[in-house]
Amino acid sequence: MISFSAVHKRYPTGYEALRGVSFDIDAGELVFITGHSGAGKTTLCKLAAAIERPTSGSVVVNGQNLAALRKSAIPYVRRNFGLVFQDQKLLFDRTVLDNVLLPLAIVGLSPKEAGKRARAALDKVGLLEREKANPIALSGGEQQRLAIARAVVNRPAILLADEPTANLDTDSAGEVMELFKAFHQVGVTVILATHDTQWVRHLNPRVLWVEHGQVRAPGERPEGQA
Ligand SMILES: Nc1ncnc2c1ncn2[C@@H]1O[C@H](COP(=O)(O)OP(=O)(O)OP(=O)(O)O)[C@@H](O)[C@H]1O
Repeated sequence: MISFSAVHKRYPTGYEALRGVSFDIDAGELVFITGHSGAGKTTLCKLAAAIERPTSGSVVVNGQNLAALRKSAIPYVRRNFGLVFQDQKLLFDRTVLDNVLLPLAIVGLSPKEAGKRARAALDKVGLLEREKANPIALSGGEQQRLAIARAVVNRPAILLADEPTANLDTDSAGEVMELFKAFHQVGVTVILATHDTQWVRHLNPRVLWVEHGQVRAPGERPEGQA
């Protein structure tokens, strides 16, 4: 489903954030991308979702090589993904429901069908009763669950989240992790970049450990590092 092969990413500053990364993720997997700050986790997520392009090597998603993709084809590749990224802010001048309706506007559903789908997504994340609220009135954990509802409302095959539990207390982080687990259990491919290795034992994901721009093979991770 996702295949990185000898991927290098050098930013315009000259910094090489990924240095020869190769791995495959199959449909239906639950994968944690972990590693220290600055290791390259976010860069890896951005390459998978065609937000950044590799400097060399190939990134293949559902049979399409993103490195060779025309710009005009990128929105179609993105439809495979529900993204929960820190720079994708909620709209605080709209209601909770409006935030989830927004991604549906581009797929041309009738208002009735869109409303039904958006409410179903809010129900899944436990926020249906808050549909008329302004997101500013939600707790940090609820805001993150709203971001997840917005990410899944188009029923993506892949849910890709970058540090989804950053800034959350343990209880809220647990609720968010439970949601990812639930989406994985219904067949969604779930990929999380996270420092939060305490959830590894709980969710039992496959772990890709990123270190200095390289993915370590299982067992290569130095003991005691998180
Ligand atoms: N747009 C950019 N231009 C230049 N350098 C960048 C850019 N984005 C990231 N980097 C650098 O690439 C390296 C990897 O960054 P990345 O954000 O992928 O790491 P990370 O593992 O996600 O870190 P964190 O856990 O702190 O978010 C860092 O040294 C970072 O400063």
